[in-house]
Amino acid sequence: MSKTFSTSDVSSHNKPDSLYIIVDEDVYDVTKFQDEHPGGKKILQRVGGKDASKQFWKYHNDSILKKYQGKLQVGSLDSKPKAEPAPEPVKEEPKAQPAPEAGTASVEPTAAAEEEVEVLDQYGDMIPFADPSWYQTFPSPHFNQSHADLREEVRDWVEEKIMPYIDEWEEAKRIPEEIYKEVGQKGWLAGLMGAEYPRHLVSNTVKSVPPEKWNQFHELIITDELARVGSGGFVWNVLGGFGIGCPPVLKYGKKELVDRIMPGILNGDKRICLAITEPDAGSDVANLTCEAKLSEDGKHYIVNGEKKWITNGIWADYFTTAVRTGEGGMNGISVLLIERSAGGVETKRMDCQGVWSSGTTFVSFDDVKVPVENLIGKENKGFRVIMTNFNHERIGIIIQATRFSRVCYEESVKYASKRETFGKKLIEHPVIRLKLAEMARQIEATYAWLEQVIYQASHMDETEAMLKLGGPIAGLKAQSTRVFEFCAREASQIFGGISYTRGGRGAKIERLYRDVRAYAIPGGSEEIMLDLSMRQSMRVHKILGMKL
Ligand code: HEM
Repeated sequence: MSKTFSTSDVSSHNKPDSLYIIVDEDVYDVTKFQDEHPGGKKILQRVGGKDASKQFWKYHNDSILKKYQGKLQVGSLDSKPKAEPAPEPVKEEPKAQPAPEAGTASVEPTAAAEEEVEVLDQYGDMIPFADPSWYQTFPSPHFNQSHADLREEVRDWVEEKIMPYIDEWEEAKRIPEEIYKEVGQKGWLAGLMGAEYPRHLVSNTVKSVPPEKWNQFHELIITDELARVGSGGFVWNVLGGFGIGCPPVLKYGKKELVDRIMPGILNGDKRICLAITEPDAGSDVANLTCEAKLSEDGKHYIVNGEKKWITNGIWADYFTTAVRTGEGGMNGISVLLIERSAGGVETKRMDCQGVWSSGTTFVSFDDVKVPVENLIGKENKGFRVIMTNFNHERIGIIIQATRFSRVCYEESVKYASKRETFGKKLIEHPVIRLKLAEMARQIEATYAWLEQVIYQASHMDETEAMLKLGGPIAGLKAQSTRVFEFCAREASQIFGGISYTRGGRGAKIERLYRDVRAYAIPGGSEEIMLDLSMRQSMRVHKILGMKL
């Protein structure tokens, strides 16, 4: 692979029986590949022996190059600069600061401000608004070097292990099992509990952040960076069932149960999901009918009923399940941890519009025997367990939807900066810049509200957060999914036909467009969220002394 070629060496490989091309000063042997090239062999033969960088970047993204590099690259051009050995560390020169535009006020930061805020090195592609501003040298009170290190840890893994394969996995409607295991082994799953890092329950902790430094902004980074893949199916496959099914068990389960099952789940060996929604009870949780009756000897609950749209259900070993143990309405609901190994649990994959690789499932329980020790929280007090869990679940949805909006925006900026129409790059048309600006302003406003809510949640106990943040988080959930829907639509208009077909350059946009409803409906539909945001906030502010 390390062979060096001159351009005239390469130019002699210009026939179908020996076909080389150059992309970014690297040389690729596409002789065997030409027959399987999805864009056809003729197009490759036309650039045989030549520099095809411009044509390559017109039709592909960098994950394609990464995926095929190992297989097809045979060397590099002699003109390509050799990789330099790592330079000796040098004393940091102060960074050049952009000068203010004429006519704007420039305020020097005070000494106190300098002390409080750690400005981190720039990171990522530096496209404005395509990453949160703290990635791009803007100060933030919430993030420090440990967050930057975690960001790099997750992003490197995503770029190498996920991005190049995601289109195939989505079409196959599953993610290889070892990917989920890896997320557990890296200690990331254990960091997603909306609580202190459960060090005592895991064998490995996160490489870049010691457990005692863990906070909810680290949790934000894991979900945000995984969502850069641009696939709700992927994020839900690795975090979906776990992120909502596990916290109730950890927070309200009996110690023996937690000690027995939690290490296997957090280390990625076993899977768990949350089973609340039923064919007849979606957002209206208080009316669920799946029934659990105590056995005569008082040692077991016998569970019968159905659950629908259960993320990860087909692969789950454990089901954190809402059941009816008492009277109708919210005061007769309990939560049970149901183990598949008990028997009587049947799971069937459901075909859905979006999030294909997440394993949306129809679950039936037929006389399943559940030990009373598996009761999560108190009998008939499950509604509270479910409600406290909702804040955490919704924050997860908001993080994902907001990053998906950024992905739509980022892909659009990149595409619009390359594609030419009517003699100009797309981005040079004001009508396209207007679309990008509309996306960016909504993304940034949503992310700022998200940071605020995460900060507040991490400074309140669970009951205070349930009461005071229930309203704002519901409103923000609706905000984030509406922005996502808007960005998916606008990106699709910018990409045109190539985001209407599956695969290729528009793959992320086509997929995310299909995933929108999976964010706008579950976890509380937009309509219920907006109504709740007002009802709950009015109730809380009445207690806080609201004057009308
Ligand atoms: C290392 C060399 C190349 C590799 C590994 C490669 C790989 C691929 C792959 C995997 C696709 C499927 C679409 C996707 O998943 O994004 C594709 C599509 C395509 N490729 Fe290539 N390609 C190479 C070089 C080229 C070159 C040099 C050209 C143009 C001269 C080209 C033109 C196309 C076209 C037109 C499509 C169809 C795009 C669409 O459907 O929108 N490819 N290629």
